[in-house]
Amino acid sequence: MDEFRDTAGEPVGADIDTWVRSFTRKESDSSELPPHHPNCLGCGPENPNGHFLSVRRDGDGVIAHHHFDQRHVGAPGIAHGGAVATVMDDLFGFLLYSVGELAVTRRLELDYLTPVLLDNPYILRAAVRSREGRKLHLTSTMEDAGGRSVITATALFIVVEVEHFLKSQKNPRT
Ligand SMILES: CCCCCCCC/C=C\CCCCCCCC(=O)SCCNC(=O)CCNC(=O)[C@H](O)C(C)(C)COP(=O)(O)OP(=O)(O)OC[C@H]1O[C@@H](n2cnc3c(N)ncnc32)[C@H](O)[C@@H]1OP(=O)(O)O
Repeated sequence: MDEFRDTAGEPVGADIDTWVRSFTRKESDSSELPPHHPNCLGCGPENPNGHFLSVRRDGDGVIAHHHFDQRHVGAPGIAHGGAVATVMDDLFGFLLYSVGELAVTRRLELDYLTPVLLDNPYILRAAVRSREGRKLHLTSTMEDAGGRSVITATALFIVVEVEHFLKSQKNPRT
């Protein structure tokens, strides 16, 4: 394999390769699904600025119980819309353990139906609505403890090969 380097000129190819190849299709059970990466902004347990999203299988989809905190504030007492989008995007990323293939977000669309309040418990669910070739059409909801829908989201994920991530390392941002 070619040796890939990051923006600091350090070789990263082997790390990225190991990371991508660590993903395997997870069989259906209710156990917690593994984070995408220890430092993932959505679910990484080692990212102090992240959301620590914890996700389980739920039938054909996934489910998470989550609350936003002061780090995610937009207007006082209300979660920033971008923070909410981060969490919904990351939740979609957990469906890939069922799909069994690597994919990335091409389009993400949210309807903010009511404000998402800080320190309030929410239930998040996501599922694959349909697949056409490489296109995965995904859908999700966030409900409050009373079962009211506060967010609905849809996404288009595109299935990619391992090389997608390797190429990204080969062409660092300028
Ligand atoms: C065993 C496996 C288990 C897996 C387990 C977990 C795996 C975890 C994997 C990864 C961890 C990530 C952690 C998750 C976090 C949340 C997800 C993220 O944050 S992802 C980062 C943000 N997203 C990007 O960085 C993408 C940037 N975009 C791209 O790289 C390209 O645009 C890409 C690869 C998405 C597509 O590029 P093209 O050149 O390959 O494909 P083209 O031809 O442009 O589009 C493909 C098809 O989609 C349609 N399409 C494109 N946009 C569309 C749209 N808006 N609406 C409808 N169709 C659209 C097109 O018409 C085309 O369709 P036609 O093949 O011709 O039928």
